[in-house]
Amino acid sequence: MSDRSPAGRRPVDRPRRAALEVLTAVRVDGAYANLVLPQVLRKHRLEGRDAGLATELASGAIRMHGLYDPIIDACLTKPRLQPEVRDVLRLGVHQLLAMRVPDHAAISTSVDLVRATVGRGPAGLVNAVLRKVSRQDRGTWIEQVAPAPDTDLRDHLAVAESHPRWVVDELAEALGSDDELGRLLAADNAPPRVTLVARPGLAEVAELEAAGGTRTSRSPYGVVLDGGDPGDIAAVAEGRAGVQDEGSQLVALAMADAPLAGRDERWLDLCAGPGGKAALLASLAFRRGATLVAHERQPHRAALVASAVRAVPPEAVHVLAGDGTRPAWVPGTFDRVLVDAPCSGLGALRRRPESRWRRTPEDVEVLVGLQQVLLDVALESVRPGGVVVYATCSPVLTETVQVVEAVVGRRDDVEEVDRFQLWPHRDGTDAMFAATLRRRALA
Ligand SMILES: C[S@@+](CC[C@H](N)C(=O)[O-])C[C@H]1O[C@@H](n2cnc3c(N)ncnc32)[C@H](O)[C@@H]1O
Repeated sequence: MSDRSPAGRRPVDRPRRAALEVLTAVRVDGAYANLVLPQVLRKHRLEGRDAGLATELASGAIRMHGLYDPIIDACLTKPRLQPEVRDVLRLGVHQLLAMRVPDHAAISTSVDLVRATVGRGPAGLVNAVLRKVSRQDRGTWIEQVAPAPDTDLRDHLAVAESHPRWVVDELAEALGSDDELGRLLAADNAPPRVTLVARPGLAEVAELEAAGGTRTSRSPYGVVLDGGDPGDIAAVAEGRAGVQDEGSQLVALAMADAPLAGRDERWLDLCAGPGGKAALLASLAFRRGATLVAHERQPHRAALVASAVRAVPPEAVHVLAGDGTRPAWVPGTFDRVLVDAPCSGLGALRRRPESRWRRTPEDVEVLVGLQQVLLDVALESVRPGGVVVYATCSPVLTETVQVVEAVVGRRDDVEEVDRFQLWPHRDGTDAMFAATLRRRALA
């Protein structure tokens, strides 16, 4: 499992080379790690344990560089460092402080890697820095490079748990206190286990359990996979089941199961791409004799929705590409509406290693305006007496309760009937928010 290094004598192993390619694509091309990883793994023909190693190296080094960079900087004698060399060092520090790689292996493979990819020049520096890092454990390094927790807990956690400080503040405000903040941020740094959904009427939960999984505690359709590639499971390959966080299943169920008086035939998923919730809703709609319109602004994401719902009988689901701020249907058309709004995604940091470093407070400001418009459109789209679920994969208050309160506050025909906020450290799910609103029936 190794390539000859052109500039050095020793071979470079392919998982580490692959991990470095992911870091480079994320840093230089603005790639998303979860999209580029499968391509790089295929290119290097990595499977099984080697694919797992490359994934852990790349994800861990990207996610944790808020801690690793101050450690690297504390070991430098000159402040300047080429970005390519820093990437190799981040991978090395992750192996030394977060993985069970022996020190000598972490150091020598990093030296080989920098020789093969950057050149011989920085090999000595990589060796010296990683030797210094290896002399202390992670806890001692955190004490050395992070502000003391009793001076400012949030400053401390921003470094120790590697989150931008503004994100720490937003998450703390959403939690309502700093008591659980450390546990939440640590949960953001643990890769989530793969959760499947058995789409009702198309697959049985028992079928997924038989593939090696355990039922989820809250969604009746969820199974946590013990290991392996979900694509190898027939029900997943055929679209009768899918990969879906339990929190997302609970959001879809909040929409499908909200008590409703009167007609219950027309359902709308206003922002459906890539289609995870739409597929669960469409299978439920089919069983109940209803029809789902799965609506999405971006045509290529609408195509992903069509693929996600491919196992649902076509009479139960229509995929529609369009802008939800300019609806193509008359007001009051639907009985149930889900608006799973475009959001900062700060509730799904476990899945997207680079996203905490990409998002800015300004992004949130821009999104809030769109979220309010989409919620208003959803409320206009539902008949009097119908229900709307507003959801985000963000717990940030300006995107969640404040959107709901702003929109409900300027209307006299809507009441909020339910609300929940899930958390990775409490619920084992992404930090999904959902509020169920009912449009008052006409007097
Ligand atoms: C959070 S994602 C939805 C996730 C989806 N419900 C699922 O479970 O797979 C938000 C989606 O809204 C779409 N979107 C953004 N602006 C929109 C608009 N004006 N109208 C409709 N969809 C929009 C985005 O392209 C994105 O696919």
